Amino acid sequence: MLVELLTVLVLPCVALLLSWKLWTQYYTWSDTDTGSDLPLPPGSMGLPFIGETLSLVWQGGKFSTSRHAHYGDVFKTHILGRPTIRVRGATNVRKILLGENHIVTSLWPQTFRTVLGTGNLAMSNGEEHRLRRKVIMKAFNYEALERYVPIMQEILRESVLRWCGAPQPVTVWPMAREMAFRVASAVLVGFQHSDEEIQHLTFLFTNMVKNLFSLPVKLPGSGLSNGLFYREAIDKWMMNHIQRKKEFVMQGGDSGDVLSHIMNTAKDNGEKLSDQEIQDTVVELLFAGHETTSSAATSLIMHLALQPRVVQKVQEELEKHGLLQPDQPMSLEQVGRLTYVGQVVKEVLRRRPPIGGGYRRALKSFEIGGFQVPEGWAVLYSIRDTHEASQIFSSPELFDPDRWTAETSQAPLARYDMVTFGGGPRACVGKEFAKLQLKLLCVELTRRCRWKLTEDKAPDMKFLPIVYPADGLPVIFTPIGGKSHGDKNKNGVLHEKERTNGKDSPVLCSVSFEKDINVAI
Ligand code: HEM
Repeated sequence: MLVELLTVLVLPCVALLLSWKLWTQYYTWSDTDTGSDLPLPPGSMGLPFIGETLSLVWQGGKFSTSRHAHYGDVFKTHILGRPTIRVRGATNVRKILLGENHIVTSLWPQTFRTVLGTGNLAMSNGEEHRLRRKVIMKAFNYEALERYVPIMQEILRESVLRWCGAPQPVTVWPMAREMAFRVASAVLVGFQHSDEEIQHLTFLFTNMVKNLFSLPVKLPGSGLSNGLFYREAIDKWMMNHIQRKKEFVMQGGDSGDVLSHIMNTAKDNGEKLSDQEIQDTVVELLFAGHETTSSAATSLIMHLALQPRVVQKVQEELEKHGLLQPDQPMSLEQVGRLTYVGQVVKEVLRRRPPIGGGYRRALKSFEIGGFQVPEGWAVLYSIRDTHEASQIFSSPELFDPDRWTAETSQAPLARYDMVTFGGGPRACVGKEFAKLQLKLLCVELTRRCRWKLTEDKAPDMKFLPIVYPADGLPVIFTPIGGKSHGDKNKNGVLHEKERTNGKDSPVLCSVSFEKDINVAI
C-alpha cells in the first residue's frame, strides 16, 4: 500500500521537482561565462521547455512589470523558446540599442521569424540590414512625407466623417485598425482595396499577429500553426496585387509608394528581389505600418476624450494658425508648426507606447546592470517599463502634454528615457510617418467632432501583442454643431457656427475611398 502510494503520488512530484531544478541549473552550468565573476540576473526559468511563456501570454503587460518590481531593472526568464534577459531603464536600454553588431544583434523569436518571414528589414542583419535600411529611409524623407500628406489626410477625413455620422457608439479599436490599414495600404504598398477587402485583411492580420507570441512548436492548433495559416491566407490575397506591381515597375512605373521605391531601387541597382522578399516586405510594411499606429490612434482618442481641456487647447492652436475650418488641406510645413499638437502626440506615445519591447541576441557575454548576459541568450529591452520607471518624468502616470513645452522639456536628457520607437541603428524607420499620421488625425478629429467614451473612465488596457483597450473603446462621436446620437457630450469644444462661420458642416459619409486615392496602381 505504502509502495503504491509512493509510486503514484510522491515519485512524480520528485521527478517534476528534479527536472525543474535541472532545467534551472542547466543554463547556469552550460551558458555562463566562466571567465566572468558576474552573477546571472535574478529571475526564474519557469517550467522545463515551456519556461515562463504561458505566464507571459496570460499576464500580458503585468508579466514584465511585476518581475521588474520584484527583481529590479534586470531579470532573467525563459520565454518563447529561449533563455532571455529583460532590461529596463535609460542606461541599460541605451547599452542594448547602441550595442547593435558589437554586443548584440537583432533576433526576433523563432515564431516571429517563421510567420513574418526573414526577407524583410527587421529580420535582416549586418551589411544586408544596413543596405536595406538605407533604401527604405529614403522613402520616409521630408519630400516623400510631403507627398503622403494629402493621401493620408483624405483617408483620415473619410474615417472621421464615418465615425461622426454613425448613429450608435463606434468601437474605436477595430475602426482605427481599418483606418491605419487603409493608410498603410495606399501609402506604403500602393494597393487599393474595397471596404470588404480591408475588413477581411485586417481580420487576417489581427489573427496572424495574435499568434506571434507563442512557442515555436508546429502542432495542429498551436500558435505557430495558426500564425502560418493566416500568413498563407494573406500571401494568397496579395499575390495578384504583387504580380501587377511587378509588371508595372518592370515597365518603368513608379506609383510613389514605399514598395515602388524599394522595387525601383533594386531594379536600378541591377538586383533582383525574389518573390519571397517582396511578399515579406509587403507583410512587414502593412504589419508594422498599421498595428502600431492604430494602437496609438486609439490611445489618442481615449486620452483626448478624458481631457476636454487638451481638446480645447488643440482647437485654440488650430484657430491661431487659421486651420480650424474642416476640409482645409494642410501641408507638412503647416503640420510642423502645430507645436501643441506635436506635444499631444508625443505624450500619447510616452504614456501608451504600442510595443512593449525589442528583441536582441547576445553576440558575446557582456555586463549589464552588474549582471552577466551569457552569449547566445535573448535580450529584451522594455519600452513601457522604461517610461514608467523613469525619474525624468514627474508623475509619469499622468497624461500631460504640457510636460513637453519648450520651457519644461527635458528632451535631450530624456533620449533613452523615452524609447517608443527604439533607437540606434535599428530605430523605427516609420517613426516620422507614424507621428505625422497621428498629428493629422488629431487635427481632423478636433476640428470636426466632439466625442466621449460611453463609460466616463479609462478602460482596462491589454498589452499583448500590442497595447489596446480591453473593451475596444466604445465612443459616441457627434459632428460639431450636429445632434448627438447618444448621450449629451461634455467635451468643452467650440460650437459649429464658431467653426464654420455660420455654414453647415457637411457630413460626407458617402465619400468613395477608391475614387479619391490615386497613388495605387
Ligand atoms: C506608433 C507607431 C510605431 C511604433 C510605436 C513603432 C515602434 C518601433 C520600434 C520600437 C522599433 C524598433 C524595434 C527594435 O528595436 O528592434 C521599430 C522598428 C521598425 N519599424 Fe516601427 N513603429 C511604428 C510605426 C511604424 C511604421 C508606420 C512603419 C512603416 C514602415 C514601421 C516600420 C518599422 C520597421 C521596418 C522597423 C525595423 C527597423 C530595423 O530593424 O531597422 N514602424 N518600430
